[in-house]
Amino acid sequence: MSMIAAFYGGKSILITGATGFMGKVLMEKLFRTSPDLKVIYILVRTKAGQTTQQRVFQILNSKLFEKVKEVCPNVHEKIRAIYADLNQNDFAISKEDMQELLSCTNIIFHCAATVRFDDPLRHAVQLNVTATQQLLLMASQMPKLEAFIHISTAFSNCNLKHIDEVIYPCPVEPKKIIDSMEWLDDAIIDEITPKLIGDRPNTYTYTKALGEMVVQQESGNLNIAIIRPSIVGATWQEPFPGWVDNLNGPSGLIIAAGKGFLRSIRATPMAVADLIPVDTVVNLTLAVGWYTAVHRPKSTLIYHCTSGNFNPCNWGKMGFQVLATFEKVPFERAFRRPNADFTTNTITSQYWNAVSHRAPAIIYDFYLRLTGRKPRMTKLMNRLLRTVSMLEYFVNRSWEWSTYNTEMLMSELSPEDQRVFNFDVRQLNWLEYIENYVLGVKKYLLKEDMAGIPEAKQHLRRLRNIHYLFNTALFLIAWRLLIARSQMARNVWFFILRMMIFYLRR
Ligand SMILES: CCCCCCCCCCCCCCCCCCCCCC(=O)SCCNC(=O)CCNC(=O)[C@H](O)C(C)(C)COP(=O)(O)OP(=O)(O)OC[C@H]1O[C@@H](n2cnc3c(N)ncnc32)[C@H](O)[C@@H]1OP(=O)(O)O
Ligand SMILES: NC(=O)C1=CN([C@@H]2O[C@H](COP(=O)(O)OP(=O)(O)OC[C@H]3O[C@@H](n4cnc5c(N)ncnc54)[C@H](OP(=O)(O)O)[C@@H]3O)[C@@H](O)[C@H]2O)C=CC1
Repeated sequence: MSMIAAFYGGKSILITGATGFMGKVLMEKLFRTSPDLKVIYILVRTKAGQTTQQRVFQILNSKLFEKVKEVCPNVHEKIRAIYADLNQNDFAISKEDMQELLSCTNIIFHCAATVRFDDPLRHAVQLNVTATQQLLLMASQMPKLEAFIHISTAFSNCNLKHIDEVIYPCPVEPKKIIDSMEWLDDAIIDEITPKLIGDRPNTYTYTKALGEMVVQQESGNLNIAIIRPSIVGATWQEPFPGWVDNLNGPSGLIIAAGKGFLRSIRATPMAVADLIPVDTVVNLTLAVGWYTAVHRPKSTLIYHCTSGNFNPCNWGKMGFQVLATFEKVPFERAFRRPNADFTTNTITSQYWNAVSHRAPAIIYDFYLRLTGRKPRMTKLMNRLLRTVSMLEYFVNRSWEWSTYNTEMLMSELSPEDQRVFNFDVRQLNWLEYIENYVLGVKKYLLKEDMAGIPEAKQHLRRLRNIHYLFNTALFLIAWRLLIARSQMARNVWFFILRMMIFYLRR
């Protein structure tokens, strides 16, 4: 019997960010392994014209929850969606709902965040810092609370090369930052943002670091733990391999490369690709929830959920396997044949951006205009290049994260728990994982049918022929121009022709 699964039985659990990538997998696993849990409260806002109930309905009816419905048929009754907006005071939660949350909650998993790299500082602070502070205040009023688990990121201190399981202070206190956001206007905030974030690459990593400081400062008597995952990718094993539902991290770039838009990226092939499957993060999170509540460590423990020091894979190997998988399972209606490459040099990278990205987009837009359609490729390409430039920081560096706490926790688990809540990435086979990841992107993100693979392959063959034809035409034009101007070029040309005729006659 799994001790962790048994621990969550009968519990009332509060999850923020349950509609997000990680939140959904966390809910799924909880319901599947502890179907006898009492209730999961989720804080949900309305979005894209959908009510909170409609959003929950959509999640429960997705492929991800198919197994849950077999194990826990009354899952609908066990989810309590509470309308909340983490940008508002008291999260805009009604009095009755707040009362219920305060009096019943046993465990909190705080996953909500803005993960956009380019969010204005004010918004990133509101969600990643102020909302965390408010949630801690709520937690301090919960008499039955056993553990508060905060999800941070392994990159909150990406300005360092070696990162320990400790909270590193930021030069300006989070309280001062929160206060200043109240009276500074947007223009001034934009001006001081680069100075505040210092040697971090974006507002996301900076505000996640501030969020950790808030957790440390406001922890009071709470029983808290922080989890720092690295780059979270598709599921490894559970509930099935390859599930992914958003474009963050590598997923968007896999699509861009598979559709032939992305042909080159400035990345260091030997740098460690510290990817971690989302189900591994969720297993560790649930194990940490159990450990924190049952063993009540004296201080706030931080757990690095990373792969690099256990089972490293580099970007070169990952890129190679992604491309190899495109050969077997190509994406439909590709713009060009997938053939992406890594370059480490900024000048080469700019050259490829001009030749392999911008030029084909301009040519295609010209063709669209000629055929009376609206040009769109240049805009799309500019967006893609902007995204790539934001991710470049993370694919040109390697970090070392110490993992004493994570290893300690692994050794505390019973063999059954080590199996059910497996977070040992030493067992991960990267080649198999990446292949399933690409397949998952095709199935769950692009919603492409496997039956369309022969047609996709046929389309790629057509693209290859067009490519050869285009190159041959280009070569002939260039050569013709050269021949017209140089006697030497003419001599070489006739020599080659004579040789060809000679060999053909033999
Ligand atoms: C041999 C070569 C082989 C090559 C093979 C190639 C593949 C193999 C290896 C590749 C190396 C991987 C490196 C990963 C490193 C990750 C490091 C993460 C580290 C930190 C981890 C964390 O701790 S935290 C989670 C990460 N946090 C994000 O990762 C958010 C990023 N993101 C944004 O910060 C915003 O997204 C940003 C970008 C501002 C745009 O902002 P924006 O306003 O221009 O665009 P929007 O987001 O509004 O989206 C507008 C339209 O772009 C679509 N789209 C959005 N993202 C997209 C995306 N990534 N790729 C494509 N398309 C995307 C979207 O679907 C919309 O499409 P539509 O318009 O049709 O609806
Ligand atoms: N994905 C990754 O690679 C990594 C993620 N992390 C951390 O993991 C956690 C989860 O990330 P992930 O699931 O990928 O992120 P997602 O962007 O998929 O999910 C974010 C969640 O936060 C919710 N949220 C955002 N703003 C509000 C708001 N104002 N009110 C209520 N809810 C809100 C979103 O709700 P809605 O659906 O309404 O938008 C969504 O449920 C985050 O803390 C992130 O920092 C750490 C390392 C890597």
